[in-house]
Amino acid sequence: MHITVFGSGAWGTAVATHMAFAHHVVLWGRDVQVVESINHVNENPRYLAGIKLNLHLKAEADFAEAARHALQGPADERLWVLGTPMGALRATLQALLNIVPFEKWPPIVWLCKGFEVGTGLMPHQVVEAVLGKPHGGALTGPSFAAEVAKGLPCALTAASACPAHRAAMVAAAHHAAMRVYELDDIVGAEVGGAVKNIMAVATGMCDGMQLGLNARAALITRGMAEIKRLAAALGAQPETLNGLSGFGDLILTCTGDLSRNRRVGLMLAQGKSLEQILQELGQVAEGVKCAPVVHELAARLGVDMPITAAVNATLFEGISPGEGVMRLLSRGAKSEQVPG
Ligand SMILES: NC(=O)C1=CN([C@@H]2O[C@H](COP(=O)(O)OP(=O)(O)OC[C@H]3O[C@@H](n4cnc5c(N)ncnc54)[C@H](O)[C@@H]3O)[C@@H](O)[C@H]2O)C=CC1
Ligand SMILES: O=C(CO)COP(=O)(O)O
Repeated sequence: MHITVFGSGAWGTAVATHMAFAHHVVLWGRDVQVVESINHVNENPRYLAGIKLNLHLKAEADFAEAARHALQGPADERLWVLGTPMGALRATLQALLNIVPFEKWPPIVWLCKGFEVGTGLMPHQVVEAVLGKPHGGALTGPSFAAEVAKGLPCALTAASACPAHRAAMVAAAHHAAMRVYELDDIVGAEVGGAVKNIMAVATGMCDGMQLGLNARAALITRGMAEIKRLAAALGAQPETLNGLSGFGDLILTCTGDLSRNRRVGLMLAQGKSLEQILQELGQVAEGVKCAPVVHELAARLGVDMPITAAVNATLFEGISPGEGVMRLLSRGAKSEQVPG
């Protein structure tokens, strides 16, 4: 296949280096130093320092030139992978539309996890809003970029309502140490991928405050209940949340110290300000952007999401992590029903 990956952050670079083992891949990055470093020393020092990338991976700073690379392949062997954060999805789609008319587009895959700030839309809804019709799908699931870039095993979900686009994602990514499972429930896959980031912030706070392993297990389990309630309200298939994009990514991100979202929670527990934390992190933590959007969406849909509310209040309403915990513990008793 001929594949262009847009976005040379941690995850775009990791996916590109993996795909380059089986396909002709060009990685577009707006940071010229990163592009030169990938081309000259096979490294992305800004986002994946110390990891040697695939020698066949080519980086490109010219957006239109990079986009055209994928269009050079046979018609049914082309793919665009959108590897920028949620906040850049709409602009990236628009930039592509400005240079290639939609009739000539290959299937697309997006890697971002979140809800759009301002609209509350899921990624596939942003795509539909920009293009006027559904197109492509999400490659999602438990996958720390650094591990994928090193070629360690992982299993992902290729979620799309379109069988041909699911097949394109599998053809692009199912090789070497990566297994890719098809899924037709894009809503379930995207809700799981977005809301687990908020739960990872919560679990980071819990662990940072040394509240114990019991508290962590309770938080993750009740976090899953929240995710399932929101997913059901948005029309997901409940069983999707038991899979890689739900349960799998929730476990990984809540417990793995490679998670930027978990690290946000750990640093909040140390009493650092959000500004200081984001500066230290130097990479995207989608849970921070997503928490107020999901909090508002839950209120609008009448979905009870107390952990999300506590995380949001800790991030943006000036309460301490300890007060957030007290808010959760002081709620009245209720039954343990979990959808699906
Ligand atoms: N890092 C990981 O392990 C994984 C990340 N993801 C998701 O992938 C998405 C991207 O994450 P990362 O690559 O880790 O973030 P990152 O912080 O490592 O890199 C973000 C990249 O996007 C670029 N960017 C930001 N705004 C842009 C814009 N307006 N136009 C063009 N480029 C822009 C930045 O220059 C940078 O290269 C996020 O939604 C994240 O949740 C999903 C799975 C794994
Ligand atoms: O989505 C991820 C793993 O699947 C990455 O999580 P973080 O963004 O918290 O690092």
